[in-house]
Amino acid sequence: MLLISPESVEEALDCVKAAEHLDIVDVKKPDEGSLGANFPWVIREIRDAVPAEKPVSATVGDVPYKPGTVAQAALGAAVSGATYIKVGLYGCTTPEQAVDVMRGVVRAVKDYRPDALVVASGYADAHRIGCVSPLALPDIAHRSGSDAAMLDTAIKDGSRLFDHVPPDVCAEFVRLAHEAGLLAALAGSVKAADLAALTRIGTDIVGVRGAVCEGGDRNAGRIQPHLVAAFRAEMDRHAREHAAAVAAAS
Ligand SMILES: O=C[C@H](O)COP(=O)(O)O
Repeated sequence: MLLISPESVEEALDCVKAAEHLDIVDVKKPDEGSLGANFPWVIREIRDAVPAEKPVSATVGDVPYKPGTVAQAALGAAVSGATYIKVGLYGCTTPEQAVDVMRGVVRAVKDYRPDALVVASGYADAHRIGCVSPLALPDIAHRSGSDAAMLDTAIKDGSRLFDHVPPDVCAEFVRLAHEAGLLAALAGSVKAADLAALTRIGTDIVGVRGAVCEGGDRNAGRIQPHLVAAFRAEMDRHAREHAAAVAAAS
């Protein structure tokens, strides 16, 4: 699945123009961090603008180790219409802290909306910010009752997912997530050139912003529908080639 992250209602409308090429519209506020949370009314407006069959995701923020605060924020995202609730475990330094936070989120969200999906997100560049390590995420997601484990990059300085977590380690991340019955989501300045590896390792959700913005610039550029379409075409091409290679080998 392709997840695209607009930062405003205007950009979400650009996503709507490319709706056939994407699977999830992910609301965030990049100027508040990699998984910065947007206002409830922005989530609501985007939910209203996006075709009903396309799920809307919302990030709850690069959160501190404050389980009550985060659970309440997650409920806010769900009440605002998001059905994928993403939490960036920025302030959690141990898996136990992360499980604590995610358990609160799972309860808050699922008591309100049992079919919503909760995404526990860590950071590929965790070593730069001192939070839980990437390969701990599948177990954190599993133990907390979350639905998906995700990695993004915390510091958007041009370094990419594979600069911090090479493809073979991402493959292990996906394997651990699948073994636990979770979706595996990967992001972090992902470019079309990364899609072959992401497809090969069985990534369920690829999250992008910069790659589909004007000039590849996630901050100054705006999401371009034709870039979303082109990115999707590349994803589909790799999926076809991978399926053919698997069939040929069996
Ligand atoms: O969830 C996906 C992120 O928005 C990825 O953004 P990025 O591709 O600019 O790193």
